[in-house]
Amino acid sequence: MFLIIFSVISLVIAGILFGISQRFKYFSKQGIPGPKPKFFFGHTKESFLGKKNVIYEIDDVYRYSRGKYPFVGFFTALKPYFLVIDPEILKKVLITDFKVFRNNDFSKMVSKRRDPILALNPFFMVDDLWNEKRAEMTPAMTKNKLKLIYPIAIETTKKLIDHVNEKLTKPYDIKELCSRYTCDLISSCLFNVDAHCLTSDNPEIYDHSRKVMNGIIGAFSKKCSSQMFPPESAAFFKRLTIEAIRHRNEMSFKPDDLLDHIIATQQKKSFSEDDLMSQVWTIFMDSFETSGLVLQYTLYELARNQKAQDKLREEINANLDDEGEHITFETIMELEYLDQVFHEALRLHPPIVYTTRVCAESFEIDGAKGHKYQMKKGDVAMIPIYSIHRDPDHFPHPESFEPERFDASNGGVKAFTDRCVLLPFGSGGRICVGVKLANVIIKTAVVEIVKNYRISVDESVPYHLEIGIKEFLNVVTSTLLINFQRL
Ligand code: HEM
Repeated sequence: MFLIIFSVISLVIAGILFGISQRFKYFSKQGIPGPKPKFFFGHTKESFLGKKNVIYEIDDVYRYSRGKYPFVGFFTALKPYFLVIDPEILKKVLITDFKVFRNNDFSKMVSKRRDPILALNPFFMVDDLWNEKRAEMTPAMTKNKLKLIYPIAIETTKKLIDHVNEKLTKPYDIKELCSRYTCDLISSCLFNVDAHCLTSDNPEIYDHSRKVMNGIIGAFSKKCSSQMFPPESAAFFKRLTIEAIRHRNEMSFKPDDLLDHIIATQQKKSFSEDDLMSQVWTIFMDSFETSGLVLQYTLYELARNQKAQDKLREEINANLDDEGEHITFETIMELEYLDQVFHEALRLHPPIVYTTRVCAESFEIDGAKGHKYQMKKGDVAMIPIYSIHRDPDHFPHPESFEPERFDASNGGVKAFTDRCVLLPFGSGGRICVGVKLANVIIKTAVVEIVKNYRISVDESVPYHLEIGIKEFLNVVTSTLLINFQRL
């Protein structure tokens, strides 16, 4: 009996080991190049063992392969990815052959049953339902609606300045500062309330937002579909939304803003409660964390690079309105150097470090030396945004902060996004819905801070920043302490 059990167990184990070894031949069997994967771990042993963030292992393989291959085979544990390196292939996957590659593979991370609200965020959706949700959201981002956000952003920056003024005596953690600012601003726009993130120590909205973000980060780092949205936070945001809508319906003058768009879509499409909450929460969540991070890194880079800070201050001061106080919405969106600074910070610190696209049908892909390969239905292309942004072939001296690289004489920012080497917002049919909103949120705060303070990095902050081991977004381990000197 013992011998039978032992033989069965041995056979099962041998079968599993054989299955794993076959799995790792997925690319080599097709002659697709790439560094040899380690048994069981693939190319992500260190992140699997909790020693570093997965992006550094993706980056190692990217560096090994760049200049040699247009794409390589890459395994995160047992899952195979086509790691794309050549911008021409990126362009095909993201833009020209979008029909074949319209889905990403993040949808599997969210359970519709456990997180119905998150599952309706276009980022986590696929196929026609994704198309429908995205089409509902896009009209919320028109120039007129964004223009209405600008005065709210200016009001919020006043609170930001008051908040900083109280803390002038010692260096300040800008991560906290920036996410409190974005939380306050978006709460005013969506819920028509003062969230008191910049005026109170423990504001309720901020606490619930952090709880949800921690749930999402936790689920992504464990790479499993666990519940992300704590029920008490879901209930809190539902109450807030219902109250905002009730209040708006009572108003005689209804501004053509984000909330108005959400109410109009709800009425037109007879939204369920989950649909309504998902619209609100998509805008809230996608703005809150990513924009907070980019604002933080833009300020950090300006604090490290005094010449760039001076040059930006000169541009700002030269474009103030007649009262010498603010810059108009139209002007702020056209400030060239501000835009270069913004994109250079996004290049060095993209909040989303990679994205993916799932191949929907057999697709021919060009390899090195004229070889052609076939991607199959279900194969996944990985777009390593972080690595592309630090590739010296695309960006000379990639580690240094040089906004001038986006100067009009080099074709401006557009030349780099067109070549698919600058992808902080992704590209093609799935490009970030909130690009313009992010511009308003971040640029307004950068202008007010640079106008009012000289900022410098505290000497306790290390020069090299490390993304946290378990982070899904680009969140570094160091506390970014900044000195603010009133001008
Ligand atoms: C600086 C801030 C932001 C950055 C860097 C950023 C970046 C990105 C990236 C890289 C993607 C994936 C694109 C792809 O796979 O090609 C994305 C998707 C998305 N973003 Fe943003 N984002 C930002 C702010 C926002 C804001 C403010 C909103 C608010 C509406 C937003 C809403 C979305 C949505 C809905 C998607 C999913 C698009 C789709 O799959 O169709 N983002 N974002």
